[in-house]
Amino acid sequence: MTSPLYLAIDTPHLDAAQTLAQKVRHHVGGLKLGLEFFCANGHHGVHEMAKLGLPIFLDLKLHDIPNTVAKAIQALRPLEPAVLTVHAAGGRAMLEQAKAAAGLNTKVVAVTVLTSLDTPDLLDIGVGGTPHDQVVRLAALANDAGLDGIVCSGQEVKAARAAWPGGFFVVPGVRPANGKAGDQKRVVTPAQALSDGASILVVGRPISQSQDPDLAAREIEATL
Ligand SMILES: O=c1ccn([C@@H]2O[C@H](COP(=O)(O)O)[C@@H](O)[C@H]2O)c(=O)[nH]1
Repeated sequence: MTSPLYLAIDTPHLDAAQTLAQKVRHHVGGLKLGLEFFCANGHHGVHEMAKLGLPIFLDLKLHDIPNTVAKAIQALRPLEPAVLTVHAAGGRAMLEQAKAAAGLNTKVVAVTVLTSLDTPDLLDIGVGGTPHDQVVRLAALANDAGLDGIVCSGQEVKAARAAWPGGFFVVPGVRPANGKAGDQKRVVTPAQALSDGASILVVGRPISQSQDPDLAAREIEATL
């Protein structure tokens, strides 16, 4: 069975990204390439990482007017990512056009509330209520707009899955028990996120910053 664990590769260095991915490739189901990697390495870097034979998740969190996002996604189509992110806060028209612009084999998922934010952070940006309320609201919008799923924390995935049983739920901000949260504010363990309905789990630093990334990935895999 394919592992639900996706490794977040957050480095601007292609050689470091390749070395890390090589070490853990048998214990992860895919590679998530983020802004840091993409800004430094572009399409060439993605092609190089795809040579490892794992699905590529392009986490660019696109957020702009509908036309600009659609054109950006058209420009990304040759990369054939398995998963691509946009921000749900871009609104219905942007989400609809994002999905329409993507290739048929690309799941377009909407970031709801970043896992680094809590209730006071939301208030700072003019959003009243809890992250849970906002995730449920934006998940309904993403579903309505025809997206494949959402990105949310493990604290909301159960409610989101209940409201959208066929959705694809990406859960970052997962930490092994006693793992360092770092800048993540809404964390759960990988096993909890999976049993609550996550489709895939995104893990970065607990693996990439470990002395032995392969062992760290295997230990997480063993808890699932
Ligand atoms: O809400 C979100 C959306 C995306 N991310 C990304 O996931 C990884 C998490 O890395 P860790 O080192 O395991 O914290 C990172 O690439 C983020 O950009 C997220 O954390 N939260």
